[in-house]
Amino acid sequence: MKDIAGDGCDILVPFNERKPLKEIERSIITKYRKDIWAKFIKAIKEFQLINDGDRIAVAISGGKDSMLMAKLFQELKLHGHDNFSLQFIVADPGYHENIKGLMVDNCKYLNIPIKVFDSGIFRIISEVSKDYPCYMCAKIRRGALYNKAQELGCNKLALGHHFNDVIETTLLNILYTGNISTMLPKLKSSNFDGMEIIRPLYFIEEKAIEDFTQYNGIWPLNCACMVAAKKIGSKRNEVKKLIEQLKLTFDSVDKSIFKATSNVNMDCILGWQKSGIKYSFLDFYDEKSNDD
Ligand SMILES: Nc1ncnc2c1ncn2[C@@H]1O[C@H](COP(=O)(O)OP(=O)(O)OP(=O)(O)O)[C@@H](O)[C@H]1O
Repeated sequence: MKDIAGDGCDILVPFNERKPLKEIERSIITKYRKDIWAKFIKAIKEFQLINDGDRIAVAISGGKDSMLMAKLFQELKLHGHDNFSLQFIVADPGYHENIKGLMVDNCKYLNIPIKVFDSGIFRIISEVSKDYPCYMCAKIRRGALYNKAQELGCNKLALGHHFNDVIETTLLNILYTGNISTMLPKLKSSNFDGMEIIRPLYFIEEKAIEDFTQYNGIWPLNCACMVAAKKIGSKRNEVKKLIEQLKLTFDSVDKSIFKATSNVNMDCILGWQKSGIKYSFLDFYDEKSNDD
């Protein structure tokens, strides 16, 4: 248990002094209008992430992504269409006390009224597996978050995955799992009736979030555990580095990976699955002729 919680982690020390809350909030719709605010609004509109009367549970880890997401939702209520309600939930996995303290302080300063609940994830994961696989932790956490959201009467669970998480997932699936699939901007739960996941940071690049966090002098949680602290291996970290390397010679490689999953040419695919059923191009081979 202590192993996976680690001894705390390196804090992401900002170069700038922490700005007053009002300035931080204002920077979202001024300095970061193009790279953050407009992309948040684009995802909400394009993917129809919010409907009238939605009760949204915003999942907060205390990291830079989910804290920004909380502020974006609050700004949307102020400057946009106020047709939804918000709850901010934190699943305490068994955080090291220093980490938890930092998270609580940050949320207080940023006026994010969090509800922290004990999820016991580190204890469970230490019992079932010695190599702490991230996917297992994420799965247990997802269940705990859905449960809490439902208990609070919410119908949506907002997660802070961003553009880079999306392309890393796409590449991970190709390189390690041998399938082509990505992280979707919204998803209906198969286990929690009537619940949906939404990912409003879908178009926002991680470097914009890092810049926002640094500029405003926010000290986010850098990691929750040893895996996130990069003290033990993670395929996601490897793929992140690979994309960074590829970008050195082809600057738009990230945008191309992102675009590829909304631009699949079904006439040039060997096989695919839909709703659990497998198809082959041969199933449709005699239907029509195609030029090469
Ligand atoms: N302990 C937690 N409690 C509540 N929500 C969480 C927790 N851990 C993760 N999440 C949610 O899942 C999202 C993705 O989690 P992940 O561990 O990949 O974090 P991340 O990419 O480092 O993001 P962040 O900077 O928000 O921590 C987070 O942005 C957040 O919305």
